[in-house]
Amino acid sequence: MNEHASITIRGKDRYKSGVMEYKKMGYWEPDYVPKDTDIIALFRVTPQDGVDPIEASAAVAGESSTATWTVVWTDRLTAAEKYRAKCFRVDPVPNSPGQYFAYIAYDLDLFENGSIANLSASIIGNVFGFKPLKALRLEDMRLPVAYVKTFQGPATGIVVERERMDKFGRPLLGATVKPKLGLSGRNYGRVVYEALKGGLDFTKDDENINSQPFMHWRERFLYCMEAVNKAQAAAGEIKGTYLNVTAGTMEDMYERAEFAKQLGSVIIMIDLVIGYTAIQSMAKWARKNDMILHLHRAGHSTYTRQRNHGVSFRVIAKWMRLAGVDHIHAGTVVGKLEGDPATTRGYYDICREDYNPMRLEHGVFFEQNWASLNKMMPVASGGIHAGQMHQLLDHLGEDVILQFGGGTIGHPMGIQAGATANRVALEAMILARNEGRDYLHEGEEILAKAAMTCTPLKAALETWKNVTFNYESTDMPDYAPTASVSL
Ligand SMILES: O=C(COP(=O)(O)O)[C@H](O)[C@H](O)COP(=O)(O)O
Ligand SMILES: [Mg+2]
Repeated sequence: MNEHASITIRGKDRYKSGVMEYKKMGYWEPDYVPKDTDIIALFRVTPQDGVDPIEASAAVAGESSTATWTVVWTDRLTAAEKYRAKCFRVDPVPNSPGQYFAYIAYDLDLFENGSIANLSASIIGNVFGFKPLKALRLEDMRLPVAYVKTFQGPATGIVVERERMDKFGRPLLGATVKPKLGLSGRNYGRVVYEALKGGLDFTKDDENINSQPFMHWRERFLYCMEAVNKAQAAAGEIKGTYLNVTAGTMEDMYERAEFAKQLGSVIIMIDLVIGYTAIQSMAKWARKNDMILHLHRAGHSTYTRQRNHGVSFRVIAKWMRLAGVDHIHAGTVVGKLEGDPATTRGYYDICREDYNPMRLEHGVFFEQNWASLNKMMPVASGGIHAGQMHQLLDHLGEDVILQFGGGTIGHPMGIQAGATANRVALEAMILARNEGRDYLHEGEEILAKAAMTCTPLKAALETWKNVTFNYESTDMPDYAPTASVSL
Protein backbone atom coordinates (compact mmCIF):
# COMPACT_ATOMS: atom_id res chain seq x y z
CA MET A 1 0.00 0.00 0.00
CA ASN A 2 3.02 2.23 0.18
CA GLU A 3 2.83 3.26 -3.44
CA HIS A 4 0.39 5.94 -2.27
CA ALA A 5 2.05 9.32 -2.24
CA SER A 6 1.35 11.95 0.37
CA ILE A 7 -1.97 13.67 -0.27
CA THR A 8 -1.72 16.18 2.51
CA ILE A 9 -3.38 19.47 1.64
CA ARG A 10 -0.97 22.29 2.24
CA GLY A 11 -1.18 26.07 2.27
CA LYS A 12 -4.27 28.11 3.15
CA ASP A 13 -6.76 25.43 2.03
CA ARG A 14 -5.56 23.16 4.81
CA TYR A 15 -7.14 25.29 7.52
CA LYS A 16 -10.49 26.11 5.87
CA SER A 17 -13.31 25.30 8.27
CA GLY A 18 -15.13 22.06 7.63
CA VAL A 19 -14.54 18.34 7.59
CA MET A 20 -11.50 16.98 5.77
CA GLU A 21 -10.26 13.41 5.46
CA TYR A 22 -7.58 12.57 8.02
CA LYS A 23 -5.28 11.39 5.23
CA LYS A 24 -5.49 14.86 3.71
CA MET A 25 -4.91 16.61 7.04
CA GLY A 26 -1.36 15.23 7.26
CA TYR A 27 -1.87 12.05 9.26
CA TRP A 28 -0.84 9.86 6.30
CA GLU A 29 2.77 10.52 5.30
CA PRO A 30 4.09 7.48 3.41
CA ASP A 31 7.45 9.19 2.83
CA TYR A 32 8.00 9.90 6.49
CA VAL A 33 11.15 8.32 7.93
CA PRO A 34 10.70 7.88 11.71
CA LYS A 35 13.30 9.62 13.84
CA ASP A 36 15.31 7.65 16.43
CA THR A 37 13.46 9.60 19.09
CA ASP A 38 9.95 8.87 17.75
CA ILE A 39 7.64 6.45 19.49
CA ILE A 40 6.25 4.00 16.94
CA ALA A 41 3.00 2.12 17.43
CA LEU A 42 1.76 -0.74 15.31
CA PHE A 43 -2.02 -1.11 15.18
CA ARG A 44 -4.12 -3.82 13.60
CA VAL A 45 -6.91 -1.86 11.96
CA THR A 46 -10.17 -3.48 10.84
CA PRO A 47 -12.06 -0.76 8.93
CA GLN A 48 -15.84 -0.86 8.54
CA ASP A 49 -16.99 -2.17 5.17
CA GLY A 50 -16.31 0.39 2.49
CA VAL A 51 -13.86 2.46 4.57
CA ASP A 52 -10.50 3.01 2.89
CA PRO A 53 -7.79 1.34 5.01
CA ILE A 54 -5.44 4.28 4.55
CA GLU A 55 -8.08 6.73 5.74
CA ALA A 56 -8.93 4.45 8.70
CA SER A 57 -5.23 4.26 9.64
CA ALA A 58 -4.76 8.00 9.24
CA ALA A 59 -7.77 8.49 11.51
CA VAL A 60 -6.09 6.35 14.16
CA ALA A 61 -2.97 8.52 13.88
CA GLY A 62 -5.11 11.65 14.06
CA GLU A 63 -7.33 10.72 16.97
CA SER A 64 -4.40 9.35 19.00
CA SER A 65 -2.48 12.61 18.61
CA THR A 66 -3.82 16.05 17.72
CA ALA A 67 -6.89 15.68 15.52
CA THR A 68 -10.60 16.01 15.96
CA TRP A 69 -13.39 15.34 13.47
CA THR A 70 -13.26 18.76 11.84
CA VAL A 71 -10.57 21.26 10.98
CA VAL A 72 -9.73 23.65 13.83
CA TRP A 73 -7.90 26.90 13.16
CA THR A 74 -6.16 26.68 16.54
CA ASP A 75 -3.81 24.10 14.98
CA ARG A 76 -2.06 27.13 13.55
CA LEU A 77 -1.12 28.29 17.04
CA THR A 78 0.98 25.13 17.47
CA ALA A 79 3.84 23.34 15.74
CA ALA A 80 1.06 21.23 14.21
CA GLU A 81 3.20 19.54 11.60
CA LYS A 82 5.53 18.22 14.26
CA TYR A 83 2.83 17.23 16.71
CA ARG A 84 0.67 15.35 14.22
CA ALA A 85 1.23 11.59 14.48
CA LYS A 86 2.11 10.22 11.07
CA CYS A 87 0.90 6.94 9.68
CA PHE A 88 3.72 6.00 7.33
CA ARG A 89 2.96 2.43 6.39
CA VAL A 90 -0.12 0.24 5.95
CA ASP A 91 0.20 -3.46 5.12
CA PRO A 92 -2.51 -6.09 4.76
CA VAL A 93 -2.31 -8.61 7.62
CA PRO A 94 -1.18 -11.95 6.17
CA ASN A 95 -4.09 -14.39 5.77
CA SER A 96 -6.61 -12.03 7.40
CA PRO A 97 -8.81 -10.31 4.82
CA GLY A 98 -10.08 -6.91 5.88
CA GLN A 99 -7.33 -6.33 8.49
CA TYR A 100 -4.33 -4.02 8.11
CA PHE A 101 -1.16 -3.33 10.05
CA ALA A 102 -0.75 0.44 10.38
CA TYR A 103 2.59 1.87 11.51
CA ILE A 104 2.29 5.25 13.22
CA ALA A 105 5.11 7.52 14.42
CA TYR A 106 4.68 9.98 17.30
CA ASP A 107 7.05 12.80 18.17
CA LEU A 108 8.57 12.48 21.65
CA ASP A 109 7.24 15.94 22.54
CA LEU A 110 3.73 14.51 22.69
CA PHE A 111 4.43 12.57 25.87
CA GLU A 112 5.20 13.32 29.48
CA ASN A 113 8.38 11.79 30.87
CA GLY A 114 7.98 8.63 32.93
CA SER A 115 4.18 8.35 32.76
CA ILE A 116 2.42 5.24 31.43
CA ALA A 117 -0.87 7.00 32.17
CA ASN A 118 0.03 9.78 29.77
CA LEU A 119 1.41 7.45 27.10
CA SER A 120 -1.67 5.23 27.18
CA ALA A 121 -4.15 8.12 27.25
CA SER A 122 -2.91 9.03 23.76
CA ILE A 123 -2.18 5.66 22.25
CA ILE A 124 -5.23 3.78 23.56
CA GLY A 125 -7.36 6.76 24.51
CA ASN A 126 -10.32 7.53 22.25
CA VAL A 127 -9.33 5.60 19.17
CA PHE A 128 -10.66 2.21 20.20
CA GLY A 129 -14.24 3.43 20.04
CA PHE A 130 -13.93 5.16 16.71
CA LYS A 131 -17.03 4.40 14.56
CA PRO A 132 -15.31 3.90 11.15
CA LEU A 133 -13.43 0.95 12.66
CA LYS A 134 -14.92 -2.43 13.36
CA ALA A 135 -12.02 -3.32 15.60
CA LEU A 136 -8.58 -2.08 16.60
CA ARG A 137 -5.65 -3.71 18.30
CA LEU A 138 -2.39 -2.22 19.55
CA GLU A 139 0.05 -4.94 18.51
CA ASP A 140 3.45 -3.54 19.45
CA MET A 141 5.40 -0.38 20.21
CA ARG A 142 8.96 0.81 19.68
CA LEU A 143 10.02 2.97 22.59
CA PRO A 144 13.03 5.19 21.90
CA VAL A 145 15.96 5.11 24.31
CA ALA A 146 15.39 8.78 25.10
CA TYR A 147 11.93 7.86 26.42
CA VAL A 148 12.90 4.57 28.08
CA LYS A 149 15.44 6.51 30.13
CA THR A 150 12.70 8.62 31.71
CA PHE A 151 11.37 5.54 33.54
CA GLN A 152 12.75 3.85 36.64
CA GLY A 153 12.41 0.30 35.34
CA PRO A 154 12.17 -2.81 37.57
CA ALA A 155 12.78 -1.88 41.19
CA THR A 156 15.09 -4.84 41.88
CA GLY A 157 15.64 -6.82 38.68
CA ILE A 158 16.54 -10.45 38.07
CA VAL A 159 20.22 -10.19 39.01
CA VAL A 160 19.69 -8.57 42.39
CA GLU A 161 16.65 -10.74 43.14
CA ARG A 162 18.79 -13.86 42.70
CA GLU A 163 21.47 -12.38 44.94
CA ARG A 164 19.00 -11.46 47.66
CA MET A 165 17.27 -14.82 47.48
CA ASP A 166 20.60 -16.70 47.14
CA LYS A 167 19.25 -18.85 44.28
CA PHE A 168 21.28 -19.45 41.16
CA GLY A 169 21.41 -21.70 38.12
CA ARG A 170 17.79 -22.84 38.11
CA PRO A 171 14.27 -21.48 37.82
CA LEU A 172 12.71 -20.46 41.13
CA LEU A 173 9.72 -22.39 42.42
CA GLY A 174 6.52 -21.01 43.83
CA ALA A 175 2.92 -21.86 44.65
CA THR A 176 -0.32 -19.92 44.83
CA VAL A 177 -2.22 -20.70 48.02
CA LYS A 178 -5.46 -22.53 47.30
CA PRO A 179 -8.39 -22.41 47.74
CA LYS A 180 -8.30 -18.88 46.38
CA LEU A 181 -10.74 -17.61 49.00
CA GLY A 182 -12.01 -18.67 52.38
CA LEU A 183 -9.05 -19.84 54.49
CA SER A 184 -8.54 -18.28 57.91
CA GLY A 185 -5.18 -16.61 58.62
CA ARG A 186 -3.94 -19.52 60.66
CA ASN A 187 -4.82 -22.19 58.07
CA TYR A 188 -3.42 -19.99 55.34
CA GLY A 189 -0.12 -19.74 57.22
CA ARG A 190 -0.04 -23.54 57.50
CA VAL A 191 -0.23 -23.88 53.71
CA VAL A 192 2.61 -21.36 53.31
CA TYR A 193 4.80 -23.17 55.85
CA GLU A 194 4.24 -26.60 54.34
CA ALA A 195 4.90 -25.48 50.78
CA LEU A 196 8.08 -23.60 51.71
CA LYS A 197 9.38 -26.30 54.04
CA GLY A 198 8.76 -28.90 51.32
CA GLY A 199 11.21 -27.16 48.97
CA LEU A 200 9.63 -24.16 47.26
CA ASP A 201 11.32 -20.76 47.23
CA PHE A 202 8.13 -18.73 47.25
CA THR A 203 4.46 -18.96 47.99
CA LYS A 204 2.00 -16.33 46.94
CA ASP A 205 -1.34 -14.77 47.60
CA ASP A 206 -3.90 -15.16 44.88
CA GLU A 207 -5.01 -12.16 42.86
CA ASN A 208 -8.31 -11.82 44.70
CA ILE A 209 -7.04 -12.19 48.26
CA ASN A 210 -7.01 -8.75 49.85
CA SER A 211 -8.83 -8.19 53.13
CA GLN A 212 -12.06 -10.13 53.34
CA PRO A 213 -14.23 -10.96 56.33
CA PHE A 214 -12.81 -14.50 56.60
CA MET A 215 -9.21 -13.16 56.81
CA HIS A 216 -8.23 -9.55 57.23
CA TRP A 217 -4.93 -8.56 55.70
CA ARG A 218 -3.01 -8.15 58.96
CA GLU A 219 -3.97 -11.67 60.00
CA ARG A 220 -2.65 -13.00 56.72
CA PHE A 221 0.58 -11.05 56.84
CA LEU A 222 1.32 -12.10 60.43
CA TYR A 223 0.67 -15.81 59.89
CA CYS A 224 2.46 -15.82 56.53
CA MET A 225 5.61 -14.23 57.91
CA GLU A 226 5.61 -16.59 60.88
CA ALA A 227 5.47 -19.42 58.32
CA VAL A 228 8.27 -17.92 56.21
CA ASN A 229 10.53 -17.53 59.24
CA LYS A 230 9.89 -21.06 60.49
CA ALA A 231 10.40 -22.57 57.03
CA GLN A 232 13.64 -20.64 56.53
CA ALA A 233 14.95 -21.88 59.86
CA ALA A 234 13.92 -25.45 59.06
CA ALA A 235 15.26 -25.51 55.51
CA GLY A 236 18.32 -23.29 55.91
CA GLU A 237 17.34 -21.46 52.72
CA ILE A 238 15.92 -18.04 51.99
CA LYS A 239 12.18 -18.07 51.33
CA GLY A 240 9.52 -15.53 50.58
CA THR A 241 5.78 -15.13 50.24
CA TYR A 242 4.24 -12.48 47.98
CA LEU A 243 1.98 -10.48 50.25
CA ASN A 244 -0.73 -8.97 48.08
CA VAL A 245 -1.08 -5.30 49.06
CA THR A 246 -3.76 -4.56 46.43
CA ALA A 247 -6.43 -2.37 48.05
CA GLY A 248 -9.04 0.25 47.29
CA THR A 249 -6.80 3.27 47.85
CA MET A 250 -3.10 4.13 47.57
CA GLU A 251 -3.06 4.97 51.28
CA ASP A 252 -4.21 1.46 52.14
CA MET A 253 -1.64 -0.07 49.80
CA TYR A 254 1.21 1.92 51.34
CA GLU A 255 0.03 0.94 54.82
CA ARG A 256 0.01 -2.73 53.87
CA ALA A 257 3.40 -2.50 52.15
CA GLU A 258 4.92 -0.80 55.21
CA PHE A 259 3.59 -3.55 57.46
CA ALA A 260 5.02 -6.22 55.14
CA LYS A 261 8.39 -4.49 55.37
CA GLN A 262 8.16 -4.19 59.14
CA LEU A 263 7.58 -7.95 59.34
CA GLY A 264 10.70 -8.62 57.25
CA SER A 265 9.08 -9.70 53.97
CA VAL A 266 11.38 -9.58 50.94
CA ILE A 267 8.52 -9.26 48.47
CA ILE A 268 5.09 -7.69 48.02
CA MET A 269 2.51 -8.17 45.31
CA ILE A 270 0.07 -6.02 43.36
CA ASP A 271 -2.56 -6.76 40.71
CA LEU A 272 -2.62 -5.15 37.26
CA VAL A 273 -6.17 -3.93 37.96
CA ILE A 274 -4.87 -1.25 40.37
CA GLY A 275 -3.93 0.82 37.31
CA TYR A 276 -0.76 2.18 35.76
CA THR A 277 -0.20 5.13 38.07
CA ALA A 278 -0.65 3.02 41.19
CA ILE A 279 1.77 0.44 39.75
CA GLN A 280 4.39 3.12 39.13
CA SER A 281 3.94 4.46 42.66
CA MET A 282 4.38 1.02 44.16
CA ALA A 283 7.48 0.43 42.01
CA LYS A 284 9.02 3.60 43.40
CA TRP A 285 8.13 2.50 46.91
CA ALA A 286 9.67 -0.93 46.24
CA ARG A 287 12.94 0.55 45.01
CA LYS A 288 13.16 2.86 48.02
CA ASN A 289 12.43 0.05 50.43
CA ASP A 290 14.55 -2.75 48.90
CA MET A 291 11.48 -4.84 48.17
CA ILE A 292 10.85 -7.17 45.22
CA LEU A 293 7.59 -6.23 43.48
CA HIS A 294 5.43 -8.99 42.02
CA LEU A 295 2.74 -8.11 39.48
CA HIS A 296 -0.19 -10.45 38.84
CA ARG A 297 -1.69 -9.61 35.44
CA ALA A 298 -5.25 -10.03 36.73
CA GLY A 299 -7.73 -8.72 34.19
CA HIS A 300 -5.42 -8.60 31.19
CA SER A 301 -7.27 -11.21 29.15
CA THR A 302 -10.32 -8.93 28.93
CA TYR A 303 -8.37 -6.91 26.38
CA THR A 304 -5.26 -8.91 25.38
CA ARG A 305 -6.68 -12.21 24.23
CA GLN A 306 -8.64 -11.53 21.06
CA ARG A 307 -6.47 -11.02 18.05
CA ASN A 308 -8.49 -8.32 16.36
CA HIS A 309 -9.30 -5.96 19.26
CA GLY A 310 -7.57 -4.66 22.36
CA VAL A 311 -3.93 -4.42 23.39
CA SER A 312 -1.43 -7.22 22.93
CA PHE A 313 0.12 -8.51 26.13
CA ARG A 314 3.54 -7.77 24.59
CA VAL A 315 2.70 -4.08 24.87
CA ILE A 316 1.53 -4.49 28.46
CA ALA A 317 4.81 -6.31 29.24
CA LYS A 318 6.78 -3.39 27.75
CA TRP A 319 4.79 -0.86 29.76
CA MET A 320 5.31 -2.87 32.93
CA ARG A 321 9.07 -3.04 32.40
CA LEU A 322 9.07 0.73 32.10
CA ALA A 323 6.74 1.09 35.10
CA GLY A 324 9.14 -0.90 37.26
CA VAL A 325 7.70 -4.21 38.45
CA ASP A 326 10.11 -7.08 39.14
CA HIS A 327 7.88 -10.06 38.39
CA ILE A 328 5.19 -10.37 35.76
CA HIS A 329 2.91 -13.29 34.95
CA ALA A 330 3.74 -14.08 31.34
CA GLY A 331 2.27 -17.49 30.56
CA THR A 332 3.16 -21.17 30.76
CA VAL A 333 2.55 -22.47 27.21
CA VAL A 334 1.56 -25.90 28.57
CA GLY A 335 -0.78 -24.86 31.41
CA LYS A 336 -4.48 -24.06 31.73
CA LEU A 337 -4.48 -20.49 30.39
CA GLU A 338 -4.04 -18.92 26.95
CA GLY A 339 -0.46 -19.02 25.65
CA ASP A 340 0.75 -19.86 22.16
CA PRO A 341 4.45 -20.98 22.39
CA ALA A 342 5.83 -18.46 19.87
CA THR A 343 3.84 -15.52 21.23
CA THR A 344 4.80 -16.41 24.79
CA ARG A 345 8.47 -16.52 23.74
CA GLY A 346 8.09 -12.95 22.57
CA TYR A 347 6.76 -11.88 25.99
CA TYR A 348 9.62 -13.62 27.78
CA ASP A 349 12.17 -11.90 25.53
CA ILE A 350 10.63 -8.52 26.34
CA CYS A 351 11.07 -9.28 30.04
CA ARG A 352 14.59 -10.66 29.95
CA GLU A 353 16.67 -9.28 27.09
CA ASP A 354 18.79 -6.09 27.13
CA TYR A 355 17.94 -5.64 23.49
CA ASN A 356 15.10 -7.24 21.54
CA PRO A 357 15.76 -7.79 17.85
CA MET A 358 12.73 -7.75 15.56
CA ARG A 359 11.30 -11.31 15.63
CA LEU A 360 8.12 -11.49 13.60
CA GLU A 361 7.85 -15.21 14.24
CA HIS A 362 7.37 -14.39 17.95
CA GLY A 363 5.09 -11.43 17.30
CA VAL A 364 7.85 -8.89 18.05
CA PHE A 365 7.61 -6.26 15.33
CA PHE A 366 10.32 -3.84 16.45
CA GLU A 367 13.81 -3.92 17.77
CA GLN A 368 13.86 -2.49 21.26
CA ASN A 369 16.83 -1.24 23.22
CA TRP A 370 16.10 -1.40 26.96
CA ALA A 371 18.87 1.08 27.75
CA SER A 372 20.08 -0.70 30.92
CA LEU A 373 16.67 -0.91 32.58
CA ASN A 374 16.66 -3.94 34.89
CA LYS A 375 15.21 -7.19 33.66
CA MET A 376 11.83 -8.47 34.84
CA MET A 377 11.42 -12.03 36.07
CA PRO A 378 8.66 -13.76 34.09
CA VAL A 379 6.31 -15.93 36.13
CA ALA A 380 4.79 -19.09 34.70
CA SER A 381 1.60 -19.93 36.52
CA GLY A 382 -1.69 -21.63 35.81
CA GLY A 383 -2.36 -25.36 35.63
CA ILE A 384 1.24 -26.63 35.64
CA HIS A 385 2.57 -29.75 37.38
CA ALA A 386 5.81 -31.67 37.94
CA GLY A 387 5.24 -33.98 34.96
CA GLN A 388 5.73 -31.03 32.59
CA MET A 389 9.12 -29.98 34.00
CA HIS A 390 11.12 -30.81 30.85
CA GLN A 391 8.69 -28.86 28.65
CA LEU A 392 8.65 -25.90 31.03
CA LEU A 393 12.45 -25.70 31.10
CA ASP A 394 12.61 -26.00 27.33
CA HIS A 395 9.94 -23.36 26.60
CA LEU A 396 10.74 -20.90 29.36
CA GLY A 397 14.45 -21.24 30.19
CA GLU A 398 16.16 -20.62 33.50
CA ASP A 399 15.27 -17.07 34.55
CA VAL A 400 11.65 -17.77 35.40
CA ILE A 401 9.51 -18.58 38.41
CA LEU A 402 7.51 -21.78 37.99
CA GLN A 403 4.41 -21.60 40.13
CA PHE A 404 2.43 -24.69 40.95
CA GLY A 405 -0.69 -23.87 42.96
CA GLY A 406 -2.98 -26.87 42.49
CA GLY A 407 0.18 -28.73 41.42
CA THR A 408 1.55 -28.41 44.99
CA ILE A 409 -1.47 -28.15 47.25
CA GLY A 410 -3.48 -30.83 45.42
CA HIS A 411 -0.81 -33.50 45.95
CA PRO A 412 -2.31 -36.74 47.34
CA MET A 413 0.31 -36.96 50.10
CA GLY A 414 -0.04 -33.37 51.23
CA ILE A 415 1.43 -29.96 50.59
CA GLN A 416 5.02 -30.65 51.69
CA ALA A 417 5.09 -33.69 49.44
CA GLY A 418 3.72 -31.62 46.58
CA ALA A 419 6.49 -29.08 47.03
CA THR A 420 9.15 -31.79 47.28
CA ALA A 421 7.89 -33.40 44.07
CA ASN A 422 8.32 -30.10 42.22
CA ARG A 423 11.76 -29.41 43.68
CA VAL A 424 13.08 -32.88 42.91
CA ALA A 425 11.63 -32.82 39.39
CA LEU A 426 13.27 -29.45 38.74
CA GLU A 427 16.65 -30.42 40.15
CA ALA A 428 16.65 -33.70 38.20
CA MET A 429 15.92 -31.79 35.00
CA ILE A 430 18.57 -29.13 35.65
CA LEU A 431 21.13 -31.84 36.35
CA ALA A 432 20.23 -33.59 33.09
CA ARG A 433 20.50 -30.30 31.20
CA ASN A 434 23.85 -29.52 32.79
CA GLU A 435 25.11 -32.98 31.86
CA GLY A 436 24.29 -32.15 28.26
CA ARG A 437 21.39 -34.58 27.92
CA ASP A 438 18.52 -34.06 25.49
CA TYR A 439 16.24 -33.42 28.46
CA LEU A 440 13.24 -32.44 26.35
CA HIS A 441 13.02 -35.77 24.61
CA GLU A 442 14.28 -37.82 27.53
CA GLY A 443 12.17 -35.83 30.01
CA GLU A 444 9.71 -38.53 30.98
CA GLU A 445 12.53 -40.99 31.52
CA ILE A 446 14.49 -38.50 33.64
CA LEU A 447 11.43 -37.87 35.82
CA ALA A 448 10.63 -41.56 36.14
CA LYS A 449 14.19 -42.29 37.27
CA ALA A 450 14.10 -39.47 39.85
CA ALA A 451 10.74 -40.80 41.07
CA MET A 452 12.30 -44.17 41.91
CA THR A 453 13.95 -42.56 44.95
CA CYS A 454 11.31 -39.89 45.60
CA THR A 455 7.87 -41.17 46.52
CA PRO A 456 6.26 -37.69 46.40
CA LEU A 457 7.40 -37.26 42.79
CA LYS A 458 6.16 -40.74 41.93
CA ALA A 459 2.73 -39.86 43.35
CA ALA A 460 2.65 -36.50 41.52
CA LEU A 461 3.45 -38.14 38.19
CA GLU A 462 0.79 -40.77 38.72
CA THR A 463 -1.87 -38.27 39.79
CA TRP A 464 -1.40 -35.78 36.98
CA LYS A 465 0.09 -37.90 34.18
CA ASN A 466 -2.83 -37.44 31.84
CA VAL A 467 -3.49 -33.77 32.53
CA THR A 468 -2.84 -31.59 29.50
CA PHE A 469 -4.58 -28.49 28.20
CA ASN A 470 -4.49 -28.86 24.46
CA TYR A 471 -6.75 -26.18 23.02
CA GLU A 472 -6.23 -23.94 20.07
CA SER A 473 -4.64 -20.58 20.99
CA THR A 474 -6.59 -17.44 20.19
CA ASP A 475 -3.54 -15.16 19.94
CA MET A 476 -0.75 -16.20 17.59
CA PRO A 477 1.74 -14.19 15.54
CA ASP A 478 0.52 -13.21 12.07
CA TYR A 479 3.63 -13.96 10.22
CA ALA A 480 4.13 -14.71 6.57
CA PRO A 481 7.82 -15.55 6.03
CA THR A 482 7.79 -14.08 2.53
CA ALA A 483 6.11 -10.75 3.34
CA SER A 484 8.38 -7.82 3.93
CA VAL A 485 7.06 -6.02 6.97
CA SER A 486 10.31 -4.64 8.32
CA LEU A 487 10.62 -0.90 8.75
O1 LIG B 1 -3.89 -18.81 40.59
C1 LIG B 1 -3.22 -18.93 39.61
C2 LIG B 1 -2.67 -20.25 39.22
O2 LIG B 1 -3.13 -21.33 40.03
P1 LIG B 1 -2.80 -22.87 39.65
O3 LIG B 1 -1.31 -23.03 39.69
O4 LIG B 1 -3.49 -23.69 40.72
O5 LIG B 1 -3.40 -23.15 38.29
C3 LIG B 1 -2.86 -17.68 38.86
O6 LIG B 1 -3.71 -16.64 39.25
C4 LIG B 1 -2.95 -17.80 37.37
O7 LIG B 1 -1.94 -18.62 36.98
C5 LIG B 1 -2.77 -16.48 36.63
O8 LIG B 1 -2.62 -16.67 35.26
P2 LIG B 1 -1.45 -15.99 34.40
O9 LIG B 1 -0.16 -16.38 35.07
O10 LIG B 1 -1.59 -16.56 33.02
O11 LIG B 1 -1.69 -14.54 34.45
MG1 LIG C 1 -4.77 -16.87 40.71
